[in-house]
Amino acid sequence: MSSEPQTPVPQPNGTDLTPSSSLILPPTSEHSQPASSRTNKSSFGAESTMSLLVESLKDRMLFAVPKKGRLMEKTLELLAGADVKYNRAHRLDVALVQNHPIALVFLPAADIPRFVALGSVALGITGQDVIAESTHAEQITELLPLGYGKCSLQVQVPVSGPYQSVEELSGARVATSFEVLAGEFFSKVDEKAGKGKKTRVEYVGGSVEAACALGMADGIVDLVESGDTMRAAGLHAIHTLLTSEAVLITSRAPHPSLTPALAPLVPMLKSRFAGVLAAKRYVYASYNIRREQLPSALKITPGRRAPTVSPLEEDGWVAVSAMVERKAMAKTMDELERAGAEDVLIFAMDNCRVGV
Ligand SMILES: Nc1ncnc2c1ncn2[C@@H]1O[C@H](COP(=O)(O)OP(=O)(O)OP(=O)(O)O)[C@@H](O)[C@H]1O
Ligand SMILES: O=P(O)(O)OC[C@H]1O[C@H](OP(=O)(O)OP(=O)(O)O)[C@H](O)[C@@H]1O
Repeated sequence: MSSEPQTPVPQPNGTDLTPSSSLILPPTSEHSQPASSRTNKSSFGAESTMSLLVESLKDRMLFAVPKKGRLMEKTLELLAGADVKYNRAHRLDVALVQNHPIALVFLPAADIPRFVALGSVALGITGQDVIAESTHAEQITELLPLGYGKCSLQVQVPVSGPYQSVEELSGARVATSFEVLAGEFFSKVDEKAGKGKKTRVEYVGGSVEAACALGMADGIVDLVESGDTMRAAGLHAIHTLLTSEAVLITSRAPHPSLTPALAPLVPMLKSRFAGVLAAKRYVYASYNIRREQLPSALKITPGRRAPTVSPLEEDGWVAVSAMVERKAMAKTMDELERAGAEDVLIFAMDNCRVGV
């Protein structure tokens, strides 16, 4: 038996089964059995763990989330904000959600479009870039942009190299992890450039920026967010193929596991996620102002739909409350002050519900 810590495996009814007592160990004590028999019992235990897990997935909606990389941490924060509670057993890529009939499936972001498109899972979170690269984009519906994992897929070349446009790069060597998108893009560039040469697009799994310095490529196609990696490698961008962010996705075809009992989970999660995101994006502003100054103040705080205006006990004064973008908070307060607002208060929101 493994010496790793034994994490309780949550069960559909909310109780936890501890692997040592209920899943891994055979019914009788391991120490009373001969060694050969102990080995058999252990593998029996592993099989029974797996079959129990498979059994417990039957009445659950499967939801794929990134298991590593740039999208993982923010996705886990989003799940926590939406009160999706789960225990993930060590090294297990499936976790049963304790408070909803959902099972989370932890997968590499690049594999999620395929799992969603082919109906292996009902919902997923991944980047728009890997959806486009997967060639399953047409089978996928984007339910909600999630505002994180923002980046651009760009053609990059050495700053002082001989190729400074995509037309000049046509016919040369390009390294990328996005060989489908880069291949499609350079086919069109090659056709337009009319040199009768085909750009050689070669797959590299990671650290793509090193390819030019190593003499493997004349240019690359890779993701850029801050641009730090690109600049550190002495590269600059000469073209943007696409911009991307993380999105909640489902398959265009109705998913067989989404029974009438499970189907409402999709709008519920979408609405919860939108609320978590809006609470991060907006703050709640409240202020008092003379009624005659109200029109100019309302231009500053129009609210998401419309501001709330209520009369104050003092004649000629009103109280206004409205959601304001967090990033514009300080500027908005300055402008309100100039417009005659008093008692300007800003409240952060823990959570909220907004129309999506
Ligand atoms: N620098 C970045 N800033 C923001 N988002 C990014 C950045 N790099 C990648 N992403 C987004 O995160 C997704 C996952 O990228 P990441 O390289 O972290 O994946 P990974 O699963 O660890 O894959 P790999 O093992 O191939 O690196 C990308 O498809 C993209 O949507
Ligand atoms: O513009 P920046 O903010 O510097 O981000 C860009 C880098 O981020 C991604 O790689 P990541 O660090 O995820 O690792 P990888 O190279 O192994 O894919 C991407 O492939 C770039 O290398």
